[in-house]
Amino acid sequence: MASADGSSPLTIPGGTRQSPINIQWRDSVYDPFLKPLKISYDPTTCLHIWNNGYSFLVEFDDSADRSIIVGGPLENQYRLKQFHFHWGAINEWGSEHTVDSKFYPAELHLVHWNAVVYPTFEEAVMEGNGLAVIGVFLKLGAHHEGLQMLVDALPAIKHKDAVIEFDVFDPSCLIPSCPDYWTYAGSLTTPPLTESVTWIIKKQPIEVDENQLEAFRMLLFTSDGEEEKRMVDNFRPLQPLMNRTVRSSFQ
Ligand SMILES: NS(=O)(=O)c1ccc2o/c(=N\O)[nH]c2c1
Ligand SMILES: [Zn+2]
Repeated sequence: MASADGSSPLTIPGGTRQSPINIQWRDSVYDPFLKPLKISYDPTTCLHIWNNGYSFLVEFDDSADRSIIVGGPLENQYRLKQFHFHWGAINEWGSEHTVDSKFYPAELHLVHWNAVVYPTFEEAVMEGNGLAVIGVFLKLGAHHEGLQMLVDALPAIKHKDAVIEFDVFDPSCLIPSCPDYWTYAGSLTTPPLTESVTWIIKKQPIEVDENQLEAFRMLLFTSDGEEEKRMVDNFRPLQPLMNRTVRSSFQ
């Protein structure tokens, strides 16, 4: 649906740092001052897994600095709040970011907020340095043991607003061992689309198998009792790079 000026409602009027973007490898600039990203998650901060009608997310207790990231391009430490995924109806597409215009079948987002500077996540969402999201590409390949724990929970949250308790989970198992990443200043990729995200996109994908991707695709956008709509293609279209440089932590 386009508005009078032909823009789609999913563009922020006046937006200059929207996400996702295509990462053109050869245009990224190596920054030797980028530090390694330090990730310290406490698996017992895991609370529940739920279907929010757009994706499925695993939420964490972010009332203290127990699951945090620090370093990389970040000035402060950021607290883990939730992680979720974006995926396609088929393996040819599904990720939000692309690398040299290549889509991956899915993309993981680990969402953190700057609790050093802002009192709540809601306030951090509105600020340029409020959020830090780690993006991890999923590619078709070997079975992923750590992901299987999430996949086993999906039938119980098939419908929008379904939630189940999820006691212990360490999301570090979903992050590739290779330290290399790209980073750029961007936005949320779903409403409110605010330009508050320092994106940290891992260069190395994780491998998952076909059954695991199919499990994502059996989730529903719709609530129990409504006409079923499969939860697929929940990724935002690519946004213009405009006046931004993507930096790499590697040469
Ligand atoms: N998809 S995304 O950019 O990682 C992302 C992360 C956290 C978010 O919170 C949101 N509303 O409160 N949208 C949203 C998108
Ligand atoms: Zn996301």
